[in-house]
Amino acid sequence: MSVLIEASGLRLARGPQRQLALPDFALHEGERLCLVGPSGRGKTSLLHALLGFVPLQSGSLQVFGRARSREADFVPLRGPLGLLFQDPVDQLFGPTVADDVAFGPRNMGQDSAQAGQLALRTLAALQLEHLAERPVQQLSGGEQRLVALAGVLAMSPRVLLLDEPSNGLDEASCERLFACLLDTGLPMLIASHDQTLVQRLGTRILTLPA
Ligand SMILES: Nc1ncnc2c1ncn2[C@@H]1O[C@H](COP(=O)(O)OP(=O)(O)OP(=O)(O)O)[C@@H](O)[C@H]1O
Repeated sequence: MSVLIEASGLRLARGPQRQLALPDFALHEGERLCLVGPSGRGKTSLLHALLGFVPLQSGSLQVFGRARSREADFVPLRGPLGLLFQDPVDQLFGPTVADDVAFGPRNMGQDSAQAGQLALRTLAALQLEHLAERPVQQLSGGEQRLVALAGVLAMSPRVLLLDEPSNGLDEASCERLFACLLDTGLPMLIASHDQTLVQRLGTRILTLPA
C-alpha cells in the first residue's frame, strides 16, 4: 500500500507560548484512519496543519511523496486534500446550495454549466437534491454539514480530512453519510468522538493521548 501522508516528530505552534506534540502516523492508500482523543488534544489542529493552516514548529511531514513545510508546499494540497471543517458555516458561501457546491469546481476552471451539473450530481449522491435552490443560511445544522461535504466531494479530492463529520446529524442522516463516504472509496483521516462512526468507517485508529 502506498503512503499518502507520513508525519514524524510533529510539533504544532498553537499561539505564542504553546506547542502541541503529535504522535507519529502514516495514512496509506485504502485506509480510513480515525483520530480519537480528549477534547483540546489537537485533532482539528492536526487536520489543519496538513493544509498549512497551523504552523509546524518541528518534525517532518510528507504528503503525496513530498516534504511539506512552507506555505508554497501546502498551496497545491488545497483541493487534493478535501477538508470538511468542524463548523460547516466556515465553508458555506452560497448564495444557494447549488451555487455553493458548484463554487469549487468553477474555481478550478469548469464552466458554469459543467460545474452546475456536477453540483447537482453530487447533491443527488447525498440525497440532497431537494435543497439545491435553498439559500445556505436557511439550512439546519445537519443539512449545512451535508452540503459542506457535497462541496468538498465536488472538488474530486484524493484524500478526505473530516472533522467531526457526524456532529448534529440524526440517525438516518448518519447512515446516508456513512454510505456516501464508503462509496467514495477515498482514503480518509477522520477526527471524531462518535464511537459508531469510528466502528463503522475506521480501518485503523490513532489515539492522541491525554
Ligand atoms: N486558533 C487557535 N489559536 C491558538 N490555540 C488554539 C486555536 N485553536 C485551537 N487552539 C488550541 O489548540 C488546542 C487543540 O485544539 P483542537 O481544536 O485541535 O483540539 P481537538 O482535539 O480537535 O478538540 P475537540 O475534540 O474539542 O474538537 C486546544 O488547547 C485549543 O485551545
